[in-house]
Amino acid sequence: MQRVTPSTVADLFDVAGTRTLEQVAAATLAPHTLMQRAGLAVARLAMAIAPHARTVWIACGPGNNGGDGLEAAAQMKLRGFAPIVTWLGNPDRVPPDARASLERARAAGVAFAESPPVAWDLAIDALLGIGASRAPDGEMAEWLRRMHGDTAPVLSVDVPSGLDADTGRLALDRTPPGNGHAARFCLSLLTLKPGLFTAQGRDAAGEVWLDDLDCSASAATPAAWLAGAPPNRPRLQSSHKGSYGDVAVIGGAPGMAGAALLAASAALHAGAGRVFAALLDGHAALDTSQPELMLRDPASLDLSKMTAVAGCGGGAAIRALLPRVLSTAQRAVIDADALNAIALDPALQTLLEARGRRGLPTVLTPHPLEAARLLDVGTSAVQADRLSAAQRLADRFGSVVALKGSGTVIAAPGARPRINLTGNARLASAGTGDVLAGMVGSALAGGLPALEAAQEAVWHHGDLADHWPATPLTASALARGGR
Ligand SMILES: NC(=O)C1=CN([C@@H]2O[C@H](COP(=O)(O)OP(=O)(O)OC[C@H]3O[C@@H](n4cnc5c(N)ncnc54)[C@H](O)[C@@H]3O)[C@@H](O)[C@H]2O)[C@@H](O)CC1
Ligand SMILES: Nc1ncnc2c1ncn2[C@@H]1O[C@H](COP(=O)(O)OP(=O)(O)O)[C@@H](O)[C@H]1O
Ligand SMILES: [K+]
Repeated sequence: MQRVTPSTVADLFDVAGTRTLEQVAAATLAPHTLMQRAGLAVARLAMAIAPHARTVWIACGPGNNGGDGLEAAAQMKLRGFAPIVTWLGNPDRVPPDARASLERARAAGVAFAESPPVAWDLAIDALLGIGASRAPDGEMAEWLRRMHGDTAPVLSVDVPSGLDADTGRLALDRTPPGNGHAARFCLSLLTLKPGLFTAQGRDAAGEVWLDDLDCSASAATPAAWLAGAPPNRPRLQSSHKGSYGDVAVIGGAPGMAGAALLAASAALHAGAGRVFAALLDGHAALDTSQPELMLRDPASLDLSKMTAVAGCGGGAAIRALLPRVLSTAQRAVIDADALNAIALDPALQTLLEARGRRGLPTVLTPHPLEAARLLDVGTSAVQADRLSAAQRLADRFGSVVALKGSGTVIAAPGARPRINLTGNARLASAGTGDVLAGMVGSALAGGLPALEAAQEAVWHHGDLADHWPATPLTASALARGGR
């Protein structure tokens, strides 16, 4: 059993891939073996989470996810715990593996109840797994609300019930009205699923563990992966500022100079050799706290040897500069208003596509609304399947895409998408996206390929937030690397 952390490197399998692996494994094993392994793993993690639990409520659903819960109940009972099972199954329609576990739970003397206990020290959600076919309702929804509204920890078996394992979309009526005090754990079985790590998945799952049930994952193709921490990149003693490239931040229309200066500051502190701030507001004052930044007229820059970071605070004015950026920048990060301008203008879309065909490294850093505009869909459609939205954008524009938000998805043409696990809701504050754009620009300017540049910058950006001291997180301090 393995705990997943932001540094974990692991393949993610969607429901179809997981089903394939389950069938391949089951074909070589004695009947019910997988469920017995799954139930034992659940029991072990449950006992580790709440070693002194007096009451353990195990809510079991009608299928094999419920079977895992029944098996865990039997295992816990045999080890001196007192699980109380509420089971929504029908004895006439229970699948064979779950039936075997039902019988083992009964034989072990597990207590079955019609309704949840009045209080519990640990709740185990074994209601629905990867077989969920609709949103939980009725008694099942009510039980989920109760367990998530309580202060006792919740352990979800395989996936939190009602969470789409492929996309991280949570069925609406499962959202608990609770006070949010419950610590959440999820033991993913056989495989890790992408939905645990993006969209609403991270909140729903909490701390994720994997038990592969001693099965190989070689018979299926992963849908995505967790790329873990980037390597250390020590600087050569003989390097000089030219080794780390030039970044030109083009943005900061009147009233929005701050966004461009944040990106420029972030690029500087992330290690770019030289950083030029090409502000669209010709009257913006020099940032005297950052004398290393060089102010330039955007028109004066030769972008053919530079990394352009375009769009931060760009307003409508960025549009006029984009043809030059897209056609001439050696490397480019396209953010914020530059993305909005491209979404509105087919000619700019053509130029961006052409950049991709020419193999010029380009990273797009949309948040979900910007991605929705580029794809001409609503934000909810993007959030409903973040992996596919990021991949579609990457394929369409021949660019690397970092679709921001909880569980940032990084996609590139012809590559399997990655999900980044650093970062937290402290980043939900104005300007942190500008900082990310500057960090990506610095990584590109230092010579990393676009995919690595995006992934490493996203990782570091989130990692800074994860190790932030007990002071408010501001974008300007984030740009300075937390200093
Ligand atoms: N078969 C096995 O040996 C193994 C099964 N595993 C477990 O089995 C799970 C998959 O089992 P299933 O395919 O039976 O699927 P689930 O147990 O996830 O759910 C399917 C059952 O729930 C019903 N259902 C679906 N949505 C519902 C809703 N909203 N409200 C009420 N009922 C609903 C279905 O009609 C069906 O009876 C995995 O997630 C995992 O927990 C793992 O233990 C691996 C081994
Ligand atoms: N809840 C969250 N969990 C993890 N990262 C988050 C969360 N909310 C925001 N972020 C990150 O913060 C940054 C915000 O970017 P963006 O939406 O462009 O903000 P802004 O336009 O204010 O700079 C992105 O990197 C995003 O991934
Ligand atoms: K579950």
